[in-house]
Amino acid sequence: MATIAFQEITKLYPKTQKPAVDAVSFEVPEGSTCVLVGTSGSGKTTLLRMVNRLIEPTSGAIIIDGKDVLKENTIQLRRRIGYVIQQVGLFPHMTVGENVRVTAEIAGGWEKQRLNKRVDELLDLVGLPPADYRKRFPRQLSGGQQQRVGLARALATDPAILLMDEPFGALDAITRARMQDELQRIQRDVHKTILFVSHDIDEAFKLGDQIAVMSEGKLVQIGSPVELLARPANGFVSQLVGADNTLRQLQYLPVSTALDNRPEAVSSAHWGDAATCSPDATLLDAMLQLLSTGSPALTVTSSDSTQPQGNITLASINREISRHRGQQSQPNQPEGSHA
Ligand SMILES: Nc1ncnc2c1ncn2[C@@H]1O[C@H](COP(=O)(O)OP(=O)(O)OP(=O)(O)O)[C@@H](O)[C@H]1O
Repeated sequence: MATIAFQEITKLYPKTQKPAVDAVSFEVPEGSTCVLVGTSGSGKTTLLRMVNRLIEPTSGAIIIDGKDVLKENTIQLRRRIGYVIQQVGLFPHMTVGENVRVTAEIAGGWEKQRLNKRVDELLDLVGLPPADYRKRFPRQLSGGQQQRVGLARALATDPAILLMDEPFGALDAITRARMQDELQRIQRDVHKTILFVSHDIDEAFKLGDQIAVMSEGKLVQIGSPVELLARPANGFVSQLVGADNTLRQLQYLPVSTALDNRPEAVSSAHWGDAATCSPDATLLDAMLQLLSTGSPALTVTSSDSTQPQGNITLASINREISRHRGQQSQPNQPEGSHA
């Protein structure tokens, strides 16, 4: 596993006036997923490709587990970093097995027998049963299946880091959602440090432990999906993450944001367990529980405490959502930003 630390990283392309990435600093903690979002041309791909040095930074540093990537041998560096892009780029004349094997071989150290087993393990991991898929050619696969092979190949060297640039961008909505689920499942097993570029804010919310918002080469805000939704740094972030999107607020904001602690708040004591919920429940969970049980309120209590944190009611949920709507109607655009 590995932490990626960007320190004042900057890229000024030759013959351009303005840096594509401008003194960006943040950290992706090991084993976590950070999704880069932002307007087109905001520098996401440039930032990503500086990690494996497909693009050389102009200044600043990228530190992986204490080592500056600029001081590393690029071949060794790229073995430690898997890279998945939208155009999967499988070798068309090689079978699926050979495509994965060729990358596993680069990692070295595998005996032939072990190498074949490793290829099968990787195909299994990405949901392509080897008996069915090992001998197929890329043209005999759907777009989603090709993307799975791309992921197997990126994982073949067992890298600590995965860079993923719009990997599911070319897939239809249903296949895309399935691939996102698969990535989450795989990540629960492999715990890679993932830097992921996306244009799709729902994808960012689903996959990101952190979301980094970029605009015109600068990092505007980084935080968890809930932090961005609850406290967008400015009108640009608010608009980009859809902080005024009621369904998204209900889906992601925890009940702790909408507690009603007034003494006159409705007591739900006589509703028993049906009227309790955990502080991690979302506003949507709470709303559905309130509607399905008919209880006037839910008592929010964590599992390790008998002391209630407060009550939640349909009215307190509504107040929280209206408060966000109020904030959103007073946008505060950063200078020079565009949505
Ligand atoms: N090789 C290059 N030479 C000069 N300028 C470049 C080069 N590659 C990218 N740029 C510029 O750098 C800026 C950032 O580009 P980049 O591809 O990193 O943005 P992005 O956020 O990934 O965009 P998109 O979402 O459209 O893929 C853009 O203004 C782009 O025109």
